[in-house]
Amino acid sequence: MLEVESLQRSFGGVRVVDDLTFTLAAGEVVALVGANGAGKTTTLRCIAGLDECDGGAVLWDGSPLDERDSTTRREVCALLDDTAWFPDLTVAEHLAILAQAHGEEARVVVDALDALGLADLGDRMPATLSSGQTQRLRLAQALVRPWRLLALDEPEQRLDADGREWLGHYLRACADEGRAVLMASHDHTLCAIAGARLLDVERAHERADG
Ligand SMILES: Nc1ncnc2c1ncn2[C@@H]1O[C@H](COP(=O)(O)OP(=O)(O)OP(=O)(O)O)[C@@H](O)[C@H]1O
Repeated sequence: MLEVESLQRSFGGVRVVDDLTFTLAAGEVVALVGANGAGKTTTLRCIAGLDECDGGAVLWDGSPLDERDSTTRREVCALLDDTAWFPDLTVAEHLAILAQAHGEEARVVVDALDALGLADLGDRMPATLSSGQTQRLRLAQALVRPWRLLALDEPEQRLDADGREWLGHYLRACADEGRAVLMASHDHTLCAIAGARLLDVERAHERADG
């Protein structure tokens, strides 16, 4: 499904992603782990096409992943950066637009709000949400649109314990349906609940060197 081959990315001459190679198959959750600054976010951004890699390749179903391709945009859902919300659209309206753009029925919005504990907040403006509620809204985007690969950067951030537990089970259930999840995470409990295969981005390079 996803093949990452010898991915490299440097900033100012410092290589932060160093010959990273791994694959992600349908049914898998892979968690990129490692210390602060190890290169997890950079790796995700290069894979999602939000950042240019200096070398290597990212293949999606055997072809170079092109985030501009309409099929790829439908199949790959990357929730990496802090999302910018429209100031005059409600929580529910944001999700409805996304669902509509992907040809989904309106009821997926109600279901997503329910699942994320946001059912009473659909009429609120995103700017009025707490940080954890905002993170729940960010994650709700994955529930209202199709995807085969979901990329998440530390999705545990700002979630309470119930939210992290829900997320772990949700990711596991998605993988069990044959989808794939790639996330950066510092949360071992989340990784365990999601049944994630851990990939230490620094040691992956050491292993590759033998
Ligand atoms: N745009 C940039 N310009 C310069 N350096 C950058 C840039 N983006 C990231 N870096 C550097 O690259 C290194 C890897 O950063 P990255 O955000 O990928 O780490 P991370 O593993 O996700 O860390 P954390 O666990 O703290 O989120 C860091 O040293 C960071 O300062």
